[in-house]
Amino acid sequence: MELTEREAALKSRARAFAEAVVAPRAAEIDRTESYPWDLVAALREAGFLGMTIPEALGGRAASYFDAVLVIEEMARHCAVAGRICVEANMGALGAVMAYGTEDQKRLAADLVLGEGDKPAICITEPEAGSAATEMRTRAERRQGGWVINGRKHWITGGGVSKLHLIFARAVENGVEQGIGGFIAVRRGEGDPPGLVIGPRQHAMGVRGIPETVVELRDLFIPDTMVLPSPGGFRRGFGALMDAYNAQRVGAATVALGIAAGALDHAIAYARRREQFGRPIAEFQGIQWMLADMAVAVDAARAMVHRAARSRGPNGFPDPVLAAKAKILAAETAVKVTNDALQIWGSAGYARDNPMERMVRDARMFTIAGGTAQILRNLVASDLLGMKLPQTRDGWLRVAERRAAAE
Ligand SMILES: CC(C)(COP(=O)(O)OP(=O)(O)OC[C@H]1O[C@@H](n2cnc3c(N)ncnc32)[C@H](O)[C@@H]1OP(=O)(O)O)[C@@H](O)C(=O)NCCC(=O)NCCSC(=O)CCS(=O)O
Ligand SMILES: Cc1cc2nc3c(=O)[nH]c(=O)nc-3n(C[C@H](O)[C@H](O)[C@H](O)COP(=O)(O)OP(=O)(O)OC[C@H]3O[C@@H](n4cnc5c(N)ncnc54)[C@H](O)[C@@H]3O)c2cc1C
Repeated sequence: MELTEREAALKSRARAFAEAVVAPRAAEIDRTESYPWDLVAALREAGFLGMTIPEALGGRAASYFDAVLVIEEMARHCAVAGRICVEANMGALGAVMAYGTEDQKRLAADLVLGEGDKPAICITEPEAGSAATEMRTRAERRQGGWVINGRKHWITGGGVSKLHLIFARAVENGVEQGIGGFIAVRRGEGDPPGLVIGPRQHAMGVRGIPETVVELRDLFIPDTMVLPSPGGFRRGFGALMDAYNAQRVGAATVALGIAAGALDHAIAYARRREQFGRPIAEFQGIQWMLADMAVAVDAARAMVHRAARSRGPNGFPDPVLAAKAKILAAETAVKVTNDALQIWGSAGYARDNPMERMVRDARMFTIAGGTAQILRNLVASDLLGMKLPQTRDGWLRVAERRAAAE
């Protein structure tokens, strides 16, 4: 897909920034496992955080496609920088920009554009991963707001993010209303009371962003901080997932960037490494590996671009295209980074080599943001034109509903 002149200019500005500012920091961020506040400041200064925020709120009104162009360039060198750009342009931020009140949008815009915040999206729980709709976190109606109790885990940015979009079951007078999004802004330990950052979950890759448990202990959310998604709580989860499709495209782009970066390293090494008195690039076994890697990366990029440019029924990227893009990009990243490491031989296996980091970084994308299996369910459901319930009694309930309708 051709880029317009403006898009090509944005991509090359992002590339120059990534080469000069991001690449030199990547290894150190991984080694120290610490959140790169210096990079956050530089990314914010360069206008790459909050670029999708409307101009009226201080952003650039950039499209998700624009964001994708930037994210790939960052992730080519550093997956952490790529993921920060995803969460500061998509995910929770996208949901607030689409559904939020004017005050909520202003708050989110000020946090991201002014403070370089990377919002956190709090969906997953220890007993509700793929089966996210089985979450147990409850928001109980109280005077003037809601009180949330529950435990989330694997929350990206736990302890560094300020804005938290918390998914919880809304319960009023003991009756469940559906799943909603509740906004909390963390200013530090104990602020607000009840938003407790739990233990860090030490991860295999993308180590510069903390993944943590987030405990919600009688966290009070005023009515003004409930995200008023269309359809109310009854359609709350679906509406939040509509917005979440953008983050799936973002995650696919980080995977794509890692794969593209690994391919660059593999080509460079194949040209300079000599064995048997000749560059290893002269061996057909290596040439065909490189060719297959390039085919896979180009295919993933085409799919990611198609998804990023798409518009589903509710204005966000199309759910099926987002799922297809993430499946392909994530699996491509796993394969291509491993093949790139293979081309580097023992040097690639060394810890002070970027290949080892890229293999680890690539691994998360078939898991986080909807596993490759769950996303295949979504694609299959679309192909077959059937809802595909995954619970044991799911088909029975479908049959009962059909019988009742006849
Ligand atoms: C959706 C699932 C949780 C399966 O659960 P259910 O079988 O109970 O749900 P469904 O009936 O299929 O869906 C409920 C509701 O949501 C709508 N929906 C579902 N998926 C989408 C979508 N992609 N886009 C738009 N709408 C969607 C569906 O139509 C229903 O709507 P109505 O109620 O009928 O109106 C499960 O399939 C699933 O997706 N699990 C993965 C959970 C997940 O992605 N978690 C991500 C956590 S955040 C994260 O990992 C961040 C990492 S990174 O930075 O990316
Ligand atoms: C690095 C990282 C960052 C993350 N960041 C966040 C975040 O910021 N916010 C957040 O809310 N969550 C986050 N998550 C959590 C992530 O969304 C979940 O890990 C993911 O949804 C899968 O849930 P699970 O790990 O509990 O796996 P499970 O759901 O327990 O799945 C285990 C295995 O069973 C398979 N499986 C499950 N159900 C089915 C089915 N119906 N059909 C076929 N196979 C199935 C899965 O594909 C998987 O292979 C993150 C995870 C990681 C690893």
